[in-house]
Formats: sequence, structure tokens, C-alpha cells
Amino acid sequence: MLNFPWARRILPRTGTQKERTPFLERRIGVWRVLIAADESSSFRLPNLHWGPVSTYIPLLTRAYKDLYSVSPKLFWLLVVKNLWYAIEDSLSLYFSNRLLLLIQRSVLEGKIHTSLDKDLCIAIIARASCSAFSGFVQWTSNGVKDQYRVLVSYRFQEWLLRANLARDIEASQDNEAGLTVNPNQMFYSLLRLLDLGKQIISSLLQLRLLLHLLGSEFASAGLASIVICFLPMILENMWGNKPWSKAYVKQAVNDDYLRQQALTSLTKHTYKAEVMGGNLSGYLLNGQYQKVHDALSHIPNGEVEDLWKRSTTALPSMFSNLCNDGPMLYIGLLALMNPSQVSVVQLAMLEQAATRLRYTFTFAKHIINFYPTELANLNNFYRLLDLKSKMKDGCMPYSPAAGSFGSLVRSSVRISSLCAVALLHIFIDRNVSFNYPGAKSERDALKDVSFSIKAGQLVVIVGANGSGKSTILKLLTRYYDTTSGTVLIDGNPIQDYRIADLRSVTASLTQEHTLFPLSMSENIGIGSPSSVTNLDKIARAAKLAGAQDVIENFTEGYDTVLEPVKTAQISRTGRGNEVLKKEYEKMEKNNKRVWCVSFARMGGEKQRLVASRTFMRMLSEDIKFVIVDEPSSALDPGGEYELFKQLREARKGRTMIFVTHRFAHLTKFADLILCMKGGSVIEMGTHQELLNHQGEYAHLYNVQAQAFT
Ligand SMILES: Nc1ncnc2c1ncn2[C@@H]1O[C@H](COP(=O)(O)OP(=O)(O)OP(=O)(O)O)[C@@H](O)[C@H]1O
Repeated sequence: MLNFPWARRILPRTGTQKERTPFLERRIGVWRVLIAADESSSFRLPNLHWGPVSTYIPLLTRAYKDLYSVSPKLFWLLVVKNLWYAIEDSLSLYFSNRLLLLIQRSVLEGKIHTSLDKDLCIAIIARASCSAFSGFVQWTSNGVKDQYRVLVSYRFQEWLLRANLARDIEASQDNEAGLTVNPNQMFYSLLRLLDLGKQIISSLLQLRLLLHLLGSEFASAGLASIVICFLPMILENMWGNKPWSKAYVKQAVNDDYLRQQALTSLTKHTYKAEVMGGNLSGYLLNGQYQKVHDALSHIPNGEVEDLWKRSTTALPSMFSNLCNDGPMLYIGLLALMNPSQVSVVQLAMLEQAATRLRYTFTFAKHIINFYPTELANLNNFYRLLDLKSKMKDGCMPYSPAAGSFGSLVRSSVRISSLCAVALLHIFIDRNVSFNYPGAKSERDALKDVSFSIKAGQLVVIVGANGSGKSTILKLLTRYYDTTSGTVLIDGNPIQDYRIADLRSVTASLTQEHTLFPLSMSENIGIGSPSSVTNLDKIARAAKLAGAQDVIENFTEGYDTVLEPVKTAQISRTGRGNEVLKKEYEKMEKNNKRVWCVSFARMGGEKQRLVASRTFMRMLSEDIKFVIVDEPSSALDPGGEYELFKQLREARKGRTMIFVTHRFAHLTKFADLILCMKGGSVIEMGTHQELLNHQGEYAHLYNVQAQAFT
């Protein structure tokens, strides 16, 4: 079958027994191609695997219910449209047949009787109405489809957005959360599956029409037409060398080709300095590239699909085309052999009916071939939608009175068997341990941690890298739940509170905080969504974070959009057009916002902007708890000192936990310092107490102090 040496079957079936391998493997050009085994069997009817279909019935039911719920009216219009298209072909053929027979009778008789006249009029009206109504349905259905698509994709997109936002960190790290789903595609998948129903009804009606035509004296011609119209489909299955309609993966396995790719990639910007500095152009071009080029010159190059096509013979496509003309040729032969038996009208009708039936079947087969992909789309969408948070939300509201700063819990707190955190009041018992879900490390991120924080205290956590400082903050903000032990907030386990309530009284500033693809003012204002348009407040927050100068540097000031979405795109074919390409580059350059991004992406400016958001949040009286995790790595010493000072002052008696490596000008003000090592709190106390203790904290402090002496 494959008559080129470079297109050979790698794994021939062994012996007489047909070994069931999951793939058919072929080597084509530089590619190793694996084709799904069931795609390569010699002949079978279209992929009618009813097993998978039946397992997908609940999914389909849910999908169509959702589709219906978006707009029942448009749904029914779509169904009616499909039903009409299902019967339209057979109906119009039937009326055409009737009309042509009447015309033939009238021509043969040479005169028109009244009854014939009447029948002819009815037939003409019926045929014309059918065509006109089809045109009307086509016109309305385009509008309906577009309107429905927009509604459906917005609604489905909204569901996805809600599901994605509601998911906690652990669930977001799940593989399933990485599924890519296109709601627009979902709509088309559902539509195509509706189309399949249409094609099935249409085929049945067309078969019925053919049988009706077979009732005449040309039964044998009709029967032959039916058989002939299926022949191309059968042949396609036998000789179906169309990799683009098959499930396959390809992998480049030719060493020379891989080296050629590697050499070509050395022209990229990433390697530019190295290649120029090493004066490697001559070596790469003349020696290496030339060598692989010579080695590859006798190997056919190109896409798998094209190479595949070139590896087949012309016979299948010649025979397939002949079969397409089969009904016509067969009827022509009949007419030659027995002219008296042939009615031109009926022959023409049979030919038309057979052709339409063939098209309907081919189209249905096409949909059936792709239905696994459509079902997979639907399945992915609902898997993503149903991917729930791993953490259970509590049901207890948490709403301390505005300005209370947790004073309700200012009474002393006993260290119990539980660990409590006071936002108030926070406790952690000796048993509090934690490891990240799926963590590879054998050591727990936190081990036997125990401490208590009183409402309104300033707590600084210090310690070496990886000692568990940030992890404590993640437990206190309920990004994760402890593996053992409990965190108590105001005397109650943190799990009992509604997560959204706890987050609404917490302000945080961490290294992981980032800029949104929004304007500067919104980036800051979003810290307090109810004041997002309050420019005075936003400016105050920016001033506190020392970001005012950064913002004023931009021509558009607070309206500057950071991290903008890409505005320009160039089509595949457009990439080959130099004029278009230049215009595209201009569009990208003219987008001043891109420049802003690179300016603000890294470094101190970004940290100041991000800190402004936290200050914005702290300006709200609702905030009771502030956590800050290493927010100043890129700030200059002056900026860092100022930021720490402003954060301390903006705290206004709220409970604040600060994680930092550069704690010299912070720990002196701390009510409590936790010094951590290897996931445990090894020292606890005030700055003076810990210095006197001469332990780990004193060591870390002295290392920093020595740098300035
Ligand atoms: N998402 C994660 N998944 C798995 N392990 C993690 C994750 N985050 C942190 N860890 C591990 O947990 C331990 C504690 O990390 P944590 O970030 O709390 O330390 P840290 O004291 O804040 O360190 P640093 O000073 O470098 O920020 C480390 O061993 C770290 O590798």
C-alpha cells in the first residue's frame, strides 16, 4: 500500500494471529507516527461505539438541559430548524418528482385535462412553497444561531469563571484545573450533535423516498443506485489514507532533523549574545548546518499529511470518483440496453435521491467520526465546572464590629490543646503540623508548632529559608488546613468560620502579589472594592506605599493600564506579508501600555504599586488582621524602611504578622517574635528577651548588625 521506502510500517502484525496493539506505528519522512489502532482497521462502519455513547448520555442530558436553560425559545427554534432541514430534502424531492411526472404526462398526452391542470398547479405551489420556506428557515436560523451562541458562550463562560474563582488553592493545583475549555466550542459541539440527529432522520426519510421510487418499474436501477451510493464510503474505510481525519501523534525521530532544529534555534534572541561573543556564525553555518542539510536532502520533508498523501496510489481516488458517478453511469447503461423501459423523469429522480442520500450519509459519518472529540469537549467543560474546593467552608459568620480590632477577645488566652490565633486571638497547639498536598519532601513544612497571639499584637516571624514562616501565614488565612492540630480564631476553630468572612477582615501583602491587567487606579482601588472609584483614597494609599512618584512617571498616570491584554494579532497567512507584518509590529509598539508593563513588571516599582493595594485595604475599618510576607526584596534600603514604618503606623492597633529576613528596624517594635527553624518555632519572645537568650534569633540579628559595623 505504501510504496515509498521512507513510509514503512514499523510494526507488522506477527503470525496469523491479529495482535491487538494500541497503535499502528509508521515512519514517514523524519516522523514517527502513531495512529490509534481502531483508526487503522481495514473496514468498519463509522465509529458507532455505542458503549461510550451510552456512558455519555447523562453528560449529554445535562448539557442540553443547560443549553435549554439559557434560552428555551432559541432552543426550540433551533430544534425546529433542524427538523425542517431533516425533512426538507426528501419533501422537495418528492414534490419535484410529482411535478416532473405530471409535466411528462402532459407532454406525452399533448393536452392538459382539467384534473391534470389542477394537480400540476398544486405540485408547482407545493414545490415553490417548499423552496421559499427553506429560504426563510435558512435566513432566520443564521440569526438564531448567532444570537444563541453569544448567549450560551457568555453564560458558560460565567459558570466557568465562578467555578474557577470559588476553587481553593489545593484544588487549583489539581491536573483537572488545567483543562482548557472554550465555551464557544461547547456550543458548536452541542450543535453538531443535534446535527447528527438531523442527518439520521434525513437519511431515513431519503431511504423511504428511494423505496417509494423503487415501487416503480425501475426497481433494479434504484436498488443498484443505493448500493452504488454506499460504495465510496466503503472504499474510504478500506483505503482511508487520510491522517487528518485520524487520531494520531507524531514525533520527530531523525537525528539530523533534530540537530537541524537545534542549530536553527541558536539564532534566537536567548542565545544571541553567546553566539555573537563566541563568533560562532561560521562554525554553525558552514560546518554544522551544511552537514545536516546534506544528510537530510534525500529525506522527503513536509507535513505528515502531505507525505502520507504522496505515499498512496491513485487507484482509491480514481475508483471513488467513478463510484460517485455510479448511479448516473448505471442508469445510462440501462437506457442503452432497454430504452423502452426508461422514464427519464424517474431515472433523474433516482439519481438525485441516491446522490443526496450519499451526501447525507457522508456528512453523518463525518459527525460520527468527530463525536468523540465533541464529547470530550463537553466532558472537559463539566469536569472543570464540577471541580470543587478541597477545603470545606465553615458556616459561622465572622463579623467583629467596625473599629473593634478584636477587642472582644482581649481577655487573656489559655494555651489549650488547640492552637489559637487571635485576629483577634490566635492559638496553635503543640500538635499543629502541616505538609503541602502532594509535597515530595519527607519533612513536614510545619512540625509541632505552638504559639498564641493576642488581639492587636505586632508579631514578627523570622528564620532561615524554608523554615515555615510563609506556611504559617497560609494556615492563618486558610489557604490550607492543618494536617494535625487546630488554629483557633477568637476561641473557635478557623474551619468553623465562613472563609469569605475571614478574608474580608484580612489584608495581606506578599511577594506573590501581582499586578492585574487593569489601570493603576483600579489595581490599587481593588484593595477595597467598595472604594474602587474613590480617587482620593487611592492617592492616599499610593502615597503611603511610596508609589506616587512611580505613577506620576507615566503619561497617563492613574489611567495607565498595567499588564495589558494583547491587542494586536496577525493571521497565519498574514505572517508571510511584509507590509502587514510591519503594521502589526507598529500596533504592538504603539501600544504604550506594553512599555509600561516592562517598566513595572519587575523590581521596586511593582512592589510599591502592590503595597498601595494593601494600604488601600488597610484604610477600611473592616480590616482586623494584616499579614505581610517579605514585601520589600526589591526595595532600596530607604524605601524598605519607609514601607515598614508606614505599615506599622497604618496598623492602628490591628493584629499584624510580619514575615521578613530584614527585621532590624522592625523587631524592636514587635510584641512577639517567633524564630523558626526546620518547620518549628524554636524561640519566642520580645527582641530584648531573645537577644538575652543568645540563641538563633540573636545569631541572625548579629549577622545583620555586623554588616553595618
Ligand atoms: N506549595 C508548596 N508545595 C510544596 N512544598 C512547599 C510549598 N511551599 C513551600 N513548601 C515547602 O515548605 C517548607 C516551608 O516553606 P515556607 O515557604 O513556609 O518557608 P519560608 O520560611 O517562608 O521560606 P522563605 O524564607 O524562603 O520564604 C519548605 O521546605 C518549602 O520547600
